[in-house]
This record gives sequence, structure tokens and C-alpha cells, in this order.
Amino acid sequence: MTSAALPPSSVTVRVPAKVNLELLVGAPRGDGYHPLSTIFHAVNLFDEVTVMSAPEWGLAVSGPQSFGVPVDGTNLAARAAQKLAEVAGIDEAVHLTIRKDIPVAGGMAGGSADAAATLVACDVLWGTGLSRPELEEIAAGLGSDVPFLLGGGTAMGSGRGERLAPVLARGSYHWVFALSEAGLSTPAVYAECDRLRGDRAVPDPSPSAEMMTALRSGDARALGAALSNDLQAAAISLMPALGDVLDAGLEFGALGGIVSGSGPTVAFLAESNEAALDLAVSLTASGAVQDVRRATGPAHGAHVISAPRPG
Ligand SMILES: C[C@](O)(CO)[C@H](O)COP(=O)(O)OP(=O)(O)OC[C@H]1O[C@@H](n2ccc(N)nc2=O)[C@H](O)[C@@H]1O
Ligand SMILES: Nc1ncnc2c1ncn2[C@@H]1O[C@H](COP(=O)(O)OP(=O)(O)OP(=O)(O)O)[C@@H](O)[C@H]1O
Repeated sequence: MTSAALPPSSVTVRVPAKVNLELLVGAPRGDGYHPLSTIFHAVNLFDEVTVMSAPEWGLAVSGPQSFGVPVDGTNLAARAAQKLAEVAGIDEAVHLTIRKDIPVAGGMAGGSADAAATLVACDVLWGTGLSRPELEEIAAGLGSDVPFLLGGGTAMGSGRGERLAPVLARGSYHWVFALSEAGLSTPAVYAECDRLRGDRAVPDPSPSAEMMTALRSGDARALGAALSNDLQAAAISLMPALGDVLDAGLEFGALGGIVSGSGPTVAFLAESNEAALDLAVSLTASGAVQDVRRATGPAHGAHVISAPRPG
């Protein structure tokens, strides 16, 4: 057998974080999930997942954002590998190494990203032969955000967020993310959204014309004005300091600012790379935020960056 025919000895996949450019939330369904209309946008803030055949299941987490990430079977990446093995009928263990740069419990889908990366990596390591729709179905079973992280880019999400459709989106955008030290729990933020709404009637969510027009134009100023998130008030209610962070970014010249997903990360859109740098410096110097990261979007979804073959 030539070395090219041998399976890789390990596979490393890079996967982006996401921000929801628009997140419209309906009234809870019978199963407790909320119907969504959302525009997902992947940004080049990456985690990397390496999978390697091993005699026993194992997991290690490293990198700047590794604090607080579970290293047992509850890690979403471990669950992804086990689910794929079960569906594909694979009886092999893997060791997973996650290098985390995506903030944990930050509303940027870090755990979902690791799950998507693990599906792609194990699929290559094991040569499962599953189709893309089959991988997407496994992804949807792991979490509502997981299917989007397989493909990345900019896409529309409906259902509980797992049903994806392409969207016409031009341009590339410069973002500044204001990170928080503490995280927010996604179910708690959805529950707070319901509580704040009380008995008010909530319309079925559908994409706004303003957002669609902004994406088609590729105009950062129009996109900044169109950003919206129905979970923002709930995130601010649970973490009032986020209101001050939003005010500070807009005062320092951001084209728009929004809580990312369920928060507490706040995403600011800047006019250019230089404007993003200025904004990041101003936010840090003001003391209003604990840490900032710059990124651009759209970014590619989970993709293999290394798969060496033995020999
Ligand atoms: C806030 C977002 O990140 C926006 O993209 C997502 O809606 C959350 O996606 P996720 O973390 O992948 O969520 P899941 O793991 O599927 O669900 C976690 C919990 O979030 C709540 N949840 C999630 C998605 C949704 N459409 N409605 C919900 O109410 C539910 O309480 C659920 O038990
Ligand atoms: N691989 C993982 N990386 C980070 N957290 C994980 C992972 N697996 C499980 N978790 C658990 O999931 C919780 C939520 O983490 P995550 O970083 O995915 O939140 P999030 O970005 O706010 O999610 P989302 O934006 O999808 O709602 C963490 O507090 C942690 O306990």
C-alpha cells in the first residue's frame, strides 16, 4: 500500500466563531426551543481541534480561552466524536486536543464550533463515507448552532437555528469583540427574554428587508445600522454592564454594536481595519471592557489544515 492510501495518523481542523448579525426570536415552541430567524456570520477567531487514533477516549484543552472548558464526556467535541462513531458504526477511540481561542460561554458558539470541527476531523480520520447532509443531521442533533459552523460564511438560519439557507452577502467586515470575564448561560438568556416579554404577543420571526438590503449592498455603514438581536435586552438585564460597553463602543465611532448571540461578548462593526484598531485601543484604554479581539468576516467553516499520513 502506498502512503497516500493509508489513513492519516491525525487530523487537525480549524473552525471559526460566529456572530448573529440579526437574531429574531419567536415565542417558545412546545419543545421549549424558540423559533428563530437569524443571519449567522463566521469570523476569523478560530479554535483548532486535533483528533488522533488512541487506545482509549481522551481529551485535552489548551490555549488562551481554555479556562472553564470541561475535559470529560460532557465536552461537546467528545459528544460529537462519539455520536459520529455510533452513526458510522466505528468501534475506535480517539484522543481530542482542542486549542481554544473562542471565548467560552461568550455567545460566539465556541462549543458548537468544536463539535463541528470534531465531526469534520473524525470523518476524515475514519473515512466514514458519510455525505454532507448526513454530517449536517448529526450536527443539528448536537446543537442548534453546530450545522452553521460546518459551512461558515454568512447564512440564514431558521427553525431553532439548525435549518440553513444561503443568503446573498457581499463585502468583508472588520469587527471588534469586547469580551467579558464571566459567561452567560444560553438557556438562562432565552428564559430572561421570555420573562421580559411577559404576555406580549410575539410575531413569527422573519428576516428584515433592512438586513437583506444591507448584506446585498456590502455597505458596512448600512450593515451597522441593520444589526439587531432580540436577546440583547435579556443579556443586558442579566449583566447590566453590557449596556455601558455598547454605549462606549458607539461613542468611540463603531458603525454599529450588538450583543453577540446570547452574550456577553459585544460585537462592534468598524469602517476599516484602521478604524477597528483605533476602536480596540479606545475601548481598552477606557477601562469599559476587560479584553478585546479584532476579527474579520465572513470566514470559512470547519476545514482541515493538517492530515499527515504515516511513513
Ligand atoms: C443564541 C444562539 O447562539 C444564536 O445562534 C443559539 O440560539 C444557541 O444555540 P446553541 O447554543 O447551539 O443551543 P442548543 O444547544 O441547541 O440549545 C441550548 C438551549 O438554548 C435554548 N434555545 C436554543 C436555541 C433555540 N432556538 N431556542 C432556545 O430556546 C434552549 O433553552 C436550549 O436548551
Ligand atoms: N468544547 C467546548 N468549548 C467550550 N465550552 C464547552 C465545550 N463543551 C462543552 N462546553 C460547555 O458549554 C458551555 C457553553 O459554552 P460555549 O462556549 O459553547 O457557549 P456560547 O458560545 O455562549 O454558546 P452559543 O453561542 O452556541 O449559545 C460552557 O460553559 C461549557 O460548560
